[in-house]
Parts: sequence; structure tokens; C-alpha cells
Amino acid sequence: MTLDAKLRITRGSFELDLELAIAPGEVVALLGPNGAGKTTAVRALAGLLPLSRGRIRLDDDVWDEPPKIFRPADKRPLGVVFQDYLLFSHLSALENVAFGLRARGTDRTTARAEASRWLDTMGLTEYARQRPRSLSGGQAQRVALARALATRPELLLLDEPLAALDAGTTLRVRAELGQHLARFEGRTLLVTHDPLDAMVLADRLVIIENGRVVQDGPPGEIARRPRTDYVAQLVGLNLYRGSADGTTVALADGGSLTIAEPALGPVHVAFPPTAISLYAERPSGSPRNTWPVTVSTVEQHAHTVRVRLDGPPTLLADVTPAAVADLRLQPGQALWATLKATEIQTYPS
Ligand SMILES: Nc1ncnc2c1ncn2[C@@H]1O[C@H](COP(=O)(O)OP(=O)(O)OP(=O)(O)O)[C@@H](O)[C@H]1O
Repeated sequence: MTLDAKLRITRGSFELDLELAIAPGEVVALLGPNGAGKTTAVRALAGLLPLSRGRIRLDDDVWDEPPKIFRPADKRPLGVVFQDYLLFSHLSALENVAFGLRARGTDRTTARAEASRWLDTMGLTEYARQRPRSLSGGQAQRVALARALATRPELLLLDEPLAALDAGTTLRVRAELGQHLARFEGRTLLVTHDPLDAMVLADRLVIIENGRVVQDGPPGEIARRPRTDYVAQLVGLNLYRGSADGTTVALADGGSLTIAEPALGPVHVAFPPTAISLYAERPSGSPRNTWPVTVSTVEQHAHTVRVRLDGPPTLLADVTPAAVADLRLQPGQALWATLKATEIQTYPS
């Protein structure tokens, strides 16, 4: 049963016109610049904002179809995690998770037992009696996720679920969230500003600008062929899977990189296109990541030039127009790329 949504909403001069289909087990990331309509879309799916036109349905179960049908939030099989988690401050972690089940009619004993099981799954057994105030950001995030998943929702809405965490915690919580989403059999819509969250967690990206879809597809495909400047900036991230052994990461698609902090086992490594320097000759005394590349394409963006380079590893580099002129960049040209180990983000996958 695929969630099938045609979201048409008019708010003043803004119009959202978004079609979304999410299959069971699929994680779709909704991305867009400020004001693109992400919050409007989430609120419509959540039953907090009625559609102006269109419809939301799960198979023949219709949630919203103006003017006749509108099912309020608490009557939809939903789990929701918002950026600030919205945990009840006067309830313990256990009571917070049990609350969603109680609200859907589960008796008290069963709700508490189920809640306790979910807290175990999230590695929060010892925090069950604590109030949200005494939990860390990462723990509160897991309680919110447990509360959302405990009701076995058909649709899980995650609105900027990692935005409130500090950088160090985000890496770990993102990896954990990925594991929970991989096990979740319902449909997930993840709203995020962070391209890394989207690329790592989602099976498919839907990118909206001004209330309209500008691109839709698997992360790798969108990264290879961004169609707007916004999308190019968004997915302009060099991201690889690999296996770490100390400070060396062997990349799944060939090549290897030296990282600053030792790691072990499966990892993702990422760095921005601005971290790459390009040279005509092999530089001496340069950073430890130096490898030969061949220019594939050269694209002009607003203030920089994006160069696609074949490796291994293949990569994107953003260089200044001056560098393009100095190097006389053109497709087919052989160059050397360098990258400082400290510019590479590494996290477990
Ligand atoms: N209550 C409202 N009345 C009229 N217009 C609104 C209302 N709420 C939002 N809008 C407009 O709808 C548009 C989309 O807003 P929305 O909050 O959905 O965007 P967003 O993609 O979530 O942005 P952000 O990333 O900044 O949260 C904006 O142009 C906004 O000004």
C-alpha cells in the first residue's frame, strides 16, 4: 500500500502543488530552501492543515479529500518526530512513549509494557524513569522516535529530527536513526535542510522550490545530474562508502583516502567540493591525499565553477573562475587533486 498524496494548498500568495508517493519501507527525504513549502507539506500530511484541493490516501483509506473528507491528526495512523521532539516535560521517558499508545486506546498495562520494550530497543532502558529535562539531546531524540514508532504507524514524519543536536552527537544519532529506519516497515518522510542527512538516510529525494517539485530521484542520480543551482549546491557533496583501517579508508568504488582520526570497519566519508585543490603537476610537500584525476565536465555556477573529475575516487571540485583560467580547464585534461585529511568527515555506516 503506497501512500499517495496530491497536496494542493493555497496560503496567501503561496501555492503548494506537490505529488508524493511513498512505498512501504521507503524513506523519502523532502528538501528545499526556506519557504519552499516543506512545513506546509508535513502539516498537511499530519492532519494539522487541511488541503485546499487534491487528496491524501493510503490505498482506499482516504485521509483528506476536500471538500468532503478530512480526518484529524489523531485519527491518522501517524508517527511524528519534530525538531524539538515535543516531549511532555512532566512525564517520564516511559510515560512519554506509553502516551501515544494510550491515546490510541491501548490499555495502561499493555502500553507500559510496549513502551518499555521500545525503550530497550533504543538502548534507553536505564533512562525509563527520567524526565525529558534530564536527558541529553540524543536521548530525547530516541525517546521521541520510540514514541512515534511504538504505535506502529503507517507513515512516519520526521521534521528536522537531527537539527537540535550538537555536531558530535549528530554523527552517532544519524547512524542509529538509519538503523531504525532500515527496520521500519511503514513509510517515512524525512524533512531536512541537511543534505548529508538526506543522502545517507533516504532512498529517494524530492526537492521542492516555490511549492513545486524541481527534482525527484535516488540520491546518487540527483548528485550526478543536478538540474537547478539550488540542487547543485545541495548535493554538491563528495560522499563515499568505504572500509576504515586506522587512518586509511579503502573506498567501495575504488581508490583510498587518508583520514585524520583513526576508525575501523564500514564508514561513510564526506567532504565538500571546496576542499579540493587542483594542480597541473603533481605538487610536492602537499597533503597526504594526492591523486591523479581527469576532468569530465566543467559547469559555471553563480560564483564558482564546478568541475567533475574521474578518479578513482571520482569527485566534484568547486574552483574559482581564476583557477579555471590558470589551469585552462577542459574535459579530458589530466590533473592532480589534493585534499587535507582534516577536511574529511568520517562516520560509521
Ligand atoms: N499561515 C500562513 N499564511 C500565509 N502564508 C503562509 C502561512 N504559513 C506559511 N506561509 C507561506 O507559505 C510558504 C511556505 O512556507 P513553509 O513554512 O511551508 O516553508 P518551509 O519550506 O517549511 O520553510 P522553512 O525551511 O523556512 O521552514 C512561505 O512562503 C510562507 O510565507
